[in-house]
Amino acid sequence: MSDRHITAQALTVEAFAPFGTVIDKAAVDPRPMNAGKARRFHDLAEVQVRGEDSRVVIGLVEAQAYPMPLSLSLVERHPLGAQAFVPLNTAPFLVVVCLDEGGKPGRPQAFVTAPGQGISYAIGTWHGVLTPFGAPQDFWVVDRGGPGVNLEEYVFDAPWAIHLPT
Ligand SMILES: NC(=O)N[C@@H](O)C(=O)O
Ligand code: NI
Repeated sequence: MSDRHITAQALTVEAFAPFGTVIDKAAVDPRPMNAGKARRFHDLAEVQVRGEDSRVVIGLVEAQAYPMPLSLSLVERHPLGAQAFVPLNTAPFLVVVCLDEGGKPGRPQAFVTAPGQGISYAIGTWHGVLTPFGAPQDFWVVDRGGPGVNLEEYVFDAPWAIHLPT
């Protein structure tokens, strides 16, 4: 494939570690709670926030599906807080991230989640916007609320074509 074509890989904890956290209950041993009537998969991810009057907020996103291969022209980052997305169903979704190279995003890296997995971008991680494919998908979003500018966008000189794994 040409240099502007990228094939997504299966999401792994190790590969995603430079960018944030994979949210997956399989990563922890559950703790019993409520006299054994429930069990808790504790501390799956941390949502760090920065800045005066910062709050951690929970929202719900109803996201439309994107055609594949994805034409990626823009990535963004949140300098004041992490951002976590957890799907309300078990459909996979596409996650695109970039290392920072002198204040600009480097070559995108793409991952496809396993059923039920979510992700949390670490503070300041370059990422594509939330990208379901195949069908609309709803997500919980946990990120930073409060004053200040928490969004920086970068438009690439040319689009990248992000392909699902074959
Ligand atoms: N804007 C917003 O809440 N979502 C984006 O940050 C995104 O990562 O999709
Ligand atoms: Ni974001």
